[in-house]
Order: sequence, then structure tokens, then C-alpha cells
Amino acid sequence: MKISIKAPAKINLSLDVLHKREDGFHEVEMIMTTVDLADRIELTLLEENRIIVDVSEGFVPNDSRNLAYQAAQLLKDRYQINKGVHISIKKNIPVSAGLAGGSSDAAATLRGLNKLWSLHLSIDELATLGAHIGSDVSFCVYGGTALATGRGERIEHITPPPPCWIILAKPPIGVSTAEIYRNLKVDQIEHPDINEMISAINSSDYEKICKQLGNVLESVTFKLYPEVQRIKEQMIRFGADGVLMSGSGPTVFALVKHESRAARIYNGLRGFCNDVYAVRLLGERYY
Ligand SMILES: C[C@](O)(CO)[C@H](O)COP(=O)(O)OP(=O)(O)OC[C@H]1O[C@@H](n2ccc(N)nc2=O)[C@H](O)[C@@H]1O
Ligand SMILES: Nc1ncnc2c1ncn2[C@@H]1O[C@H](COP(=O)(O)OP(=O)(O)OP(=O)(O)O)[C@@H](O)[C@H]1O
Repeated sequence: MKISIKAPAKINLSLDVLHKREDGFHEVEMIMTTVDLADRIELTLLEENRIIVDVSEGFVPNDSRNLAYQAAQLLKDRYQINKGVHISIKKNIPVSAGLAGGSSDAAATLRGLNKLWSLHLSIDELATLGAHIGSDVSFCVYGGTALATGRGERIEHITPPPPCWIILAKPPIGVSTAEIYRNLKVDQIEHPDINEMISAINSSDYEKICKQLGNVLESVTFKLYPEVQRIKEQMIRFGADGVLMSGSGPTVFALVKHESRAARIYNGLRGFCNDVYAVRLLGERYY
């Protein structure tokens, strides 16, 4: 038996940090949504009791460091599964990019194995399990558009934003999320207005959504990696409606209403950046 699943990337339309917690994580408030750039996961049932991972990108680990492997191991341990799985991952989402590629692979593996191993878990149970793998995994289990709080694992669904083009551009560097959080000065944060962003999304007010974009990790990443800021400036210069860094970076995304302008920004950025994508906002839940 074989199951094929899409694992889409996420972007953060808003990312605020409230404070640093006792456990070392940061308490966040984020608006997250999915975009139409996805890895493809194929799960094949193995009668022998083992997990095998194949990844299309040579530098992504294919052992227990892979988040999809960890998702399978977690289910095996929890529910005493004696069967195995072969996980084949076709990477389309750039790695260490702030787009939750690994988290989405783990989430897709949880959803797929729920069927392949006939576990009959609810989507909420899968999302709760996902939080053991990483802060972004719970959101990725549902997809869609959500307010994420806690360390990112508490999910409240909201209505999807109006459709538009998303141009993603990633400079040729990988950013460590831990490093960015470590360099954040929590007492010097200028907080984005999450409630105003939610109200903009609820009223499908595209211009207001563009105006309310905000990510408190942006200035930290810009300071450490100035090329990320340069990409943002280029996107603004090419006429994007709104521009923001996703997660801890280094990917920067632009919101663009008109196709002709999206094409202009895409072509302009291709001149000096290899990893550029023009995709649609997904925004709708899988479940
Ligand atoms: C920046 C975001 O991508 C925004 O969506 C996420 O907050 C990061 O999610 P993630 O990659 O799944 O992060 P995790 O694997 O859970 O954590 C990586 C590291 O980031 C830091 N971290 C992460 C999330 C959080 N709320 N506070 C933190 O301080 C911790 O040092 C942690 O060790
Ligand atoms: N299935 C996977 N796909 C990509 N990277 C993976 C995977 N499993 C483990 N990793 C490791 O996880 C690290 C981060 O990869 P990932 O692409 O998920 O980062 P990210 O997009 O910045 O995530 P986030 O936005 O959640 O912080 C890399 O060091 C990578 O080697």
C-alpha cells in the first residue's frame, strides 16, 4: 500500500514575541498561512519493523535527524506499531529557509501514517503529537490560516486571506532559528498589531493586510545577514504591495495582486537570486 501527500510551505504574515519563557522557548503570537509550494511525500507500507527515509536533496539527513523520520518514530513508540514505512521525500521547499519545510514533511507523515497504519487518530490528536517534533508542526498538520500562540503549537483557525500572488526569494544562506531567537532583545521589540491583522483578514481587506505585515525577528536576521534586507528592498522597489521576511528567515515574501506585476518582480529578482518562486496563496485547511 502506498500513499502520496503534499506538504506545503508556510509563511508568517505576522510574528510577534511576547517574552522568553522559563523553558528557553519564546511565547509567540503569529498569523500563519500556507502557500502553493510543496514537498511531495510518498509513504509505502513495510511489513518489516523499520523506518527508511529517502530524500531528493543530498544534504538533508535521511536518518533519525529527519523530521519525517521523527514523526514515524513518535507514532511507532506511542501506539506500539510493529509494521514499518518507507518515506520518500521530494524536496521542493528550500531548506533552512523559514518556510517550515521539515515541519511540513513531519506533519504530512503524521497525516499519512494515520491512514497507512490505520490509527484512527483525530486531526487534533495528530496536531498535539506534532508539537513534540517542533513548534511549527502542529500548524502544518492542519494547514490553512491560523493564529498560533504558546511556542507556536496552540492553533486557532481563522478565515483565509483574499487570494493573491506570493513571490518568495531566498538568498543562498541557511538561517538557524535558534540563533535568531538567541539574538532577539525582548525588551526592545516593536510589536506588530496582531488584532488589526486578524481584522484585516476577516474583512478580506487586502491593502490593510499588506500594511499590517510585521515580524519582530526581521531586524535580528537583517543585522546578521544584510543580504536578506537587500532582497526586501529590491522587492519594494519592483513594486510589491507588501513585503516581509518569513519566520526566522532568510526567505522574504512579497504579496502581489496583479499577475503582470508578479511576473515583473519574479523576473527582476531572478537576476541576482537563484531561489525565486511565484506561487499562489493557499490559505484553506486540508481538514
Ligand atoms: C520562527 C518560526 O518558524 C515561526 O513560524 C518558528 O517559531 C520556529 O519553529 P521550528 O523551526 O519548528 O522551531 P523548533 O524546532 O521548535 O525550535 C528551534 C529553536 O528555536 C527556538 N525557539 C523556537 C520557537 C519558539 N517559540 N521559541 C524559541 O525560542 C528555540 O531555541 C528552539 O530550540
Ligand atoms: N524533512 C526535512 N526537510 C528539510 N530539512 C530537514 C528535514 N528533516 C530535518 N531537517 C533539518 O532541519 C533543519 C531546518 O530545516 P527546515 O527546512 O525545516 O527549516 P525552516 O524552513 O527554517 O523551518 P522553520 O520555518 O520551521 O523554522 C535543517 O538543518 C535540516 O537539515
